[in-house]
Amino acid sequence: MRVVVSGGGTGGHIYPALSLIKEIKRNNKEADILYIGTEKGLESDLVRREGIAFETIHITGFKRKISFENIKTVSRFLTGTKRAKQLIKAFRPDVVIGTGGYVCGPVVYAAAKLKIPTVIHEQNSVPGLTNKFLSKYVNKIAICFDEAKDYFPNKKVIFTGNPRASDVLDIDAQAGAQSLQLHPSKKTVLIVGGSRGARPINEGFLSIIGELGEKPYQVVYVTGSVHFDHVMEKMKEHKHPANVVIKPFIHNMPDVLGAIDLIVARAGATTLAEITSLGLPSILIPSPYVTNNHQEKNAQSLASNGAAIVRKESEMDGKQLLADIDQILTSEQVWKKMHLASKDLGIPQAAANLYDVLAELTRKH
Ligand SMILES: CC(=O)N[C@H]1[C@@H](OP(=O)(O)OP(=O)(O)OC[C@H]2O[C@@H](n3ccc(=O)[nH]c3=O)[C@H](O)[C@@H]2O)O[C@H](CO)[C@@H](O)[C@@H]1O
Repeated sequence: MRVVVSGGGTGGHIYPALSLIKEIKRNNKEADILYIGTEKGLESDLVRREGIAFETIHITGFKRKISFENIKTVSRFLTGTKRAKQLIKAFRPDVVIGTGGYVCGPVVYAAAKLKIPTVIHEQNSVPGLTNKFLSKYVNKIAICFDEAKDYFPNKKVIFTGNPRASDVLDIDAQAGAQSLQLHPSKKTVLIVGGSRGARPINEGFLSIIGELGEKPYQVVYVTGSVHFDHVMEKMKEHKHPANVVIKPFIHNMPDVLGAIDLIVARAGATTLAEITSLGLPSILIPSPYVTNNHQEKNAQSLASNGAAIVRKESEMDGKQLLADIDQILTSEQVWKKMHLASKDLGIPQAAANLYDVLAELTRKH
């Protein structure tokens, strides 16, 4: 089985691709994989770390407003498609899958034009521009929220879930706790602003650092790599509490998720797939800066089931956040109810579902 995988920009598109690659290798040790991304996206670090063959093309996204930049983007799309065609012809894949982000545009489009079977994986309830464009050309569209099917040609759609939901079940919670030097008998809350961090959440965190230091639980705080130096500079104005660990990025997230009791996060779809698979309760602060406010919709699907508390970024208040964390971590009853509601939404077999879609297209090919 020879597969080209493409997905880029942020962790929410890249980690599902990496989990799928693990599932392909699990079923098919001889499988050959080529990942096509961009040099600038997070994928150039995350994919190379895994030792997966990695090639790049140069592409930028469309601006929603009319802009001169869009002319450049069209020209990059054309050169990107040409380069993708060369890479695909040389690799001769049985199937090509895109997991979102601009880079998938030229890669999946080029594969479809070369008559190679193609799949896109849409993590969100509301699809992004690239997947909407590609939906006309691909053979199959794998989705994770029922609502997403309304945006795509019906007969191509198949519900699989997000493969990262399966991957996070294969974890070593003890290793996760040790990597952060967590106290084994204390409860832990992880606060993370998505794969690239979030400045407003960092500010909220700095405003409550003093109070966090007095809590009986421990806190793992992830700033996002680009914001780390700024947060650490600001931390010089505060006493660093012994129960608070601050990190720029967590590379062993599945193990860490296994070691915590509660997560405060953005509502990126891949994060939600992970936490529901594990049955973690959550406090979600959806990013208001995403296409069609889709994180708000992602978050509401958990909140309406009782699995999460949702707080708007515009109304974010450190005191409220502390009260929410306290309420969940200090009441076994509240925690258990949210845990069961969260678990109920998880799709642990998602990786196998998506692998089956690729395997069937490969067989037909
Ligand atoms: C601003 C933006 O466009 N966000 C989108 C992006 O978010 P983003 O990339 O933040 O995506 P998600 O929250 O869905 O996923 C983040 C991924 O990174 C991992 N992680 C995060 C932090 C860390 O320190 N270590 C780590 O491993 C998480 O465990 C998860 O696997 O893709 C998601 C999936 O399409 C979308 O729903 C989001 O709306």
